[in-house]
Amino acid sequence: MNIEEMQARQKHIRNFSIVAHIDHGKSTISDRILEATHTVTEREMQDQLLDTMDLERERGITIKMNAVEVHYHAKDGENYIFHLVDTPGHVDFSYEVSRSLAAADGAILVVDAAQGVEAQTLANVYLAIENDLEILPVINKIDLPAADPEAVRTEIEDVIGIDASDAVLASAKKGVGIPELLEKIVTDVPAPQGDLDAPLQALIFDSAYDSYRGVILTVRVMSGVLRPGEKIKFMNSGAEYEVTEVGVNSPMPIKRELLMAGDIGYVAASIKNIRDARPGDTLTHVKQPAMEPLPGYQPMTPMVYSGLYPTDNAKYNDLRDALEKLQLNDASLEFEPETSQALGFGFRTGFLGLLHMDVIQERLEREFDLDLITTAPSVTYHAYTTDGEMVEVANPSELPEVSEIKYIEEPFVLAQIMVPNDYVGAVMELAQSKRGEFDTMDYLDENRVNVKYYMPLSEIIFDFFDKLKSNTRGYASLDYELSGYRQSELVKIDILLNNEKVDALSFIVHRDFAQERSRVITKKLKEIIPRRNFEIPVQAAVGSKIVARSTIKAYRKDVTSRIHTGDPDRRAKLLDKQKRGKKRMKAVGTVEVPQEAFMAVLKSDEE
Ligand SMILES: Nc1nc2c(ncn2[C@@H]2O[C@H](COP(=O)(O)OP(=O)(O)OP(=O)(O)O)[C@@H](O)[C@H]2O)c(=O)[nH]1
Repeated sequence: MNIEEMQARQKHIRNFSIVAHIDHGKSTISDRILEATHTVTEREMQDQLLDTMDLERERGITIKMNAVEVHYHAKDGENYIFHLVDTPGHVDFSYEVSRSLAAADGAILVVDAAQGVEAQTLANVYLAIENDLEILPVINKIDLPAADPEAVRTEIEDVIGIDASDAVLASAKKGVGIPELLEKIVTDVPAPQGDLDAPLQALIFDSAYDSYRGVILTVRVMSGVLRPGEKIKFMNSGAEYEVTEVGVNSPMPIKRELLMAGDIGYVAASIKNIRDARPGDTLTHVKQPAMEPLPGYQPMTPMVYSGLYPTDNAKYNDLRDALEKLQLNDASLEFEPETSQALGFGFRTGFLGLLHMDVIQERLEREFDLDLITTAPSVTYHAYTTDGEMVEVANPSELPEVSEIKYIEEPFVLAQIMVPNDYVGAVMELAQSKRGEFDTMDYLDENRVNVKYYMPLSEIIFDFFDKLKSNTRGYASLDYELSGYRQSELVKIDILLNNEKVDALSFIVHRDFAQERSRVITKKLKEIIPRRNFEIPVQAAVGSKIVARSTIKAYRKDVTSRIHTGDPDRRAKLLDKQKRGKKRMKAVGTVEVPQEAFMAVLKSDEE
């Protein structure tokens, strides 16, 4: 391709992302775009094609963003190249959203015609506006009986403050509005700028480890041209490699002769060292390098931490390797080694939320074949000691002795809850019971309000979201951002099994809730921990004072003898069940503690 051809091609590129509240239909719209542009044949088409992880398909959610090249023959007779970046909608994955937005020039904003603007609609569209993206509103699911596109149009204008007079009315399910949307992408999303003659600057916005080809980078080229065979340099890490292959995903990888300014594609360079290739870094040429790297990304602060331990201690190094590989694919993941008396060697790992934690744990187990014990999630507390120091405590068992603590601070968030009028009372009652402090309440329209509360992050993690959903019959949506640290009356609860303190079960809680949660957890542990042939006391203690207690009774009968009799099928099943159960157990002293026990802290009484 010569320079004129490249310039002409650049004018025909459209890079856009799709943002929405969870379940408003982003992935379905992406699928329809792939279909309408014949990027995939009907035979290849499966629902939610871009959700490539098994986990995403099973749960019906998008976890990772995906960048795909699509070719579109427009009404003006020209052929256009679309780079579509699908993004997740859940609050835990907003980091992925902001990374993909930095690579795009426009954003399709999908709003459900029956539900209207929800908490993450706002959060995500503001990220797009901050990135100076052209916003194309799409009102989706107009086929639903409860759809009210006109009301939603007004809401988009009033609440978000963007023009929605020519919003596309769509039903991704039925394919309605898709041709119109494709034309609008051509006319409304600006073609990428970016000097083809300038030194190479390519923003790495995602990467993944491939055991044959090494690290595969997903990049947005901002300036210059990149070809196989060229020597490249990572501007922040300083590492140098030779490019072996460039290409695009469409959605299967297709090799290309080059990637040029404006392109979104992949780069392979036999990169074996994972640490060399972090998302947010800038690629340039070794010869004629760019003057400086692109701004990259703000580092993400994890919201919660938990301990990850292999059930088999010999798998410690495997777990570290797996975490390093996952980190490539998920820059928001943080970990460092820690040890527990009860669990041995493992890692304190930082997550953006509980869903994120769940997903990482499941990916480690499936993709890397590991069996793990995960300890209960905890926020990071700030303990101010009597000798004037501040200790960051992400692992409750590491809280300094009470006598050494002057005071403790915990993270608070500003929570935004959108809810129909009828449930405002229920929301306020709930927020207050979780130590929330009222901030503001604004009307979204005559039927819905946006209530804001300052809340302790630990309460949000505990059960706030579940309670919010059940107390509002699923109508409330929630978004939150860290607002800072506040002093609170907090205490550490230790759990003793058979009179032995189990460090991995300690948790920190507000003094007012200490008694109740101690009672609940001792009761839950009694149900979860398997009986032995001796009695096991389960105690909760604040310092040396026992505040709650239950007892796991001893069993008499030898249940395993049943396995040796009966029909072989049943016996095999029983053995298998036992084996699977065993995997996720950890012997703590004389007591076998199953994985579930470590999460018992998260349970409230009714469950
Ligand atoms: N009735 C109707 N249902 C739709 C339409 N578009 C999507 N859906 C359904 O809405 C649900 C959510 O759609 P998705 O495309 O997975 O939503 P998403 O926004 O990508 O969700 P996440 O990936 O989890 O953020 C699915 O059950 C879809 O089948 C539509 O136009 N009409």
